[in-house]
Amino acid sequence: MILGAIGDDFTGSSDLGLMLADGGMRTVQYVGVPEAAADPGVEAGVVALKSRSIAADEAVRQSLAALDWLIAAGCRQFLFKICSTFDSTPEGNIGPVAEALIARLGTRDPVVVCPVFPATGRTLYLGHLFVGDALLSESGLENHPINPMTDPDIRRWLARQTKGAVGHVALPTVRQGAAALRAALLAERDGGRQLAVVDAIDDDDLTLIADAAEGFPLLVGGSGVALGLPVVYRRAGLIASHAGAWRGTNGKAVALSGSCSKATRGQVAEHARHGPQWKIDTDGVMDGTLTAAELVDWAMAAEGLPLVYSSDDPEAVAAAQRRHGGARVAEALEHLFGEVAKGLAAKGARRLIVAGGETSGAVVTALGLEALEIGPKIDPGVPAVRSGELVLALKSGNFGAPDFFEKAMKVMGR
Ligand SMILES: Nc1ncnc2c1ncn2[C@@H]1O[C@H](COP(=O)(O)OP(=O)(O)O)[C@@H](O)[C@H]1O
Ligand SMILES: O=C(O)[C@@H](O)C(=O)COP(=O)(O)O
Repeated sequence: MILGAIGDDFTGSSDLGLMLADGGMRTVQYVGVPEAAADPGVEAGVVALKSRSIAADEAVRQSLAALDWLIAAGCRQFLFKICSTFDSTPEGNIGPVAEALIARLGTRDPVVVCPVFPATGRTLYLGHLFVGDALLSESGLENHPINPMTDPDIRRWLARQTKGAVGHVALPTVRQGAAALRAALLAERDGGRQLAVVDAIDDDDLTLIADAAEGFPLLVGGSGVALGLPVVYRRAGLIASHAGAWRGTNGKAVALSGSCSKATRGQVAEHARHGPQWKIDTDGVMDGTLTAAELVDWAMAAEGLPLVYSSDDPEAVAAAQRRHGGARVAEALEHLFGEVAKGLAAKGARRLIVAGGETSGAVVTALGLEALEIGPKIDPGVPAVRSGELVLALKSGNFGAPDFFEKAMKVMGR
């Protein structure tokens, strides 16, 4: 294994997996830290954790366990995959995990921090993160239920989470080329700022960043920062060419959505125009009158691409949270989606399209999947993935075009 990545959530990890597989690396996404040793044919391993919103010390513990496994697999470079909207709180977990990884690697080399992902509109200029044409703090992310992103200055936000000072390399230096950028990163490190936020606007900037960081053991970023890594490895003769070994399936397809993000709600509305849908009644879930078995039977009997969803607008979500408690309703719905996925797989469904990071984590865990082979792109940041006979799509709430569900079913087919 050449590159070892630690992803702080499941959908984000498949986003990264897609970037690396697209770059020609044989990539596997592991569900948590595997017990067995890695398959020697894997060139990029992404250990997917659900560590974004847990206590910082637990996120550090899990991330170090993942790092140790990746070191044992022979990786020479490591990437801590965070969200392109830098989802975190003043307590962490990006800063504490990054500093713990630096300490365990014993590295004094600079560490690039770059959440940029131009294909989905995330750019960074003069240390400030944008989503489309809005500052992060005016993009809707300021209302995130778990980690409201109220400060678009990533240097300042990260510095609240770290013990050490945070550096910065601005776009004009990036655009001078890889050598100038590398020199600037080393200067930041010499000034006591080992973690350095790096500006980037487009894919060429990201390619330069990967080039400038050649040989530096650790990077921190969104999937975009991985764009240029396969290029660097191929130039060094480290990766082989792979004939497309991917196999899709035309088996029964079902979509499950627990994501309440704006993009997902648009996709649910679009699907309603031609596909069968079952909107989950949260009160029915909480009082036990709606069961997973009922949903499984309905979906297995439905024609086309059935969608089972709990996605709702912010007012309805807030009302359900007031009635039942936010954590309780989220847990009950995640459990339900996990049970539905298990029931569907047991009854022969072969394509599962899942919307929502937490929801995807619940489904993949309930199915007991250990490793996901990364397949073709459905939309930017979302690949089809395979585990045994099952083909899945794990969609981040904010990703995907309006026709995502139908498109996913086609891409997952043969
Ligand atoms: N109707 C609803 N009311 C309250 N909470 C909900 C509802 N539907 C889904 N949820 C919960 O909201 C969370 C959505 O998070 P997630 O699956 O990560 O989606 P996203 O990627 O869009 O953030 C999950 O914990 C889910 O169980
Ligand atoms: O970098 C990104 O934006 C994604 O890869 C990601 O991590 C999204 O997280 P969720 O929206 O919580 O699925």
